[in-house]
Amino acid sequence: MKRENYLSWDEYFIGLAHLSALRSKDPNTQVGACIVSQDKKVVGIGYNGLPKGCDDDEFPWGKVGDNLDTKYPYVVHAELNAILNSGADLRNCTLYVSLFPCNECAKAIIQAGITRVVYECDKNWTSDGAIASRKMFDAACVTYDKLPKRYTIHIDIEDNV
Ligand SMILES: Nc1ccn([C@H]2C[C@H](O)[C@@H](COP(=O)(O)O)O2)c(=O)n1
Ligand SMILES: [Zn+2]
Repeated sequence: MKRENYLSWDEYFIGLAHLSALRSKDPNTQVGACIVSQDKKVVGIGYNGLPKGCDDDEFPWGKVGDNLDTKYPYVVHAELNAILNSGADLRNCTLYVSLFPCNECAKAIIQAGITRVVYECDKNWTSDGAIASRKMFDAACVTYDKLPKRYTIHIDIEDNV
């Protein structure tokens, strides 16, 4: 008889997004994203980080002060990195992301042809950015589904062999 408590596709791909987030150097918020084709193949993955060539130890990671002395003008968001890291045709793909996309990422998601967004955290839900994202997703027929945050994925390699 087959195992019953295996991961669902949604748990599996949001799990990959979380694993990717662990690569982020952002001391406050680590975000991961994973793009999946209609036939359940991973075609892009990313996390929030600095662009290539921008030294993690030289650029700021703070949140306050003069804008140019904070991380905000420099960090590439997880969703955009997942799109840019993919060489595939992203039309009709699903994007799994640990945090609901901002309006800038929403534009890139729509333009890439992604038609479904699955997210876990919506702590920014009432921000102007998230409101704009929803407005654009609705207009562009991109669906967005919140996953219940009830899965703690604990991977103990020795237990799995
Ligand atoms: N959907 C999102 C939202 C935010 N990010 C990144 C951008 C920053 O590195 C960090 C947010 O920083 P905070 O203001 O919470 O300290 O998360 C992203 O990649 N995707
Ligand atoms: Zn964004």
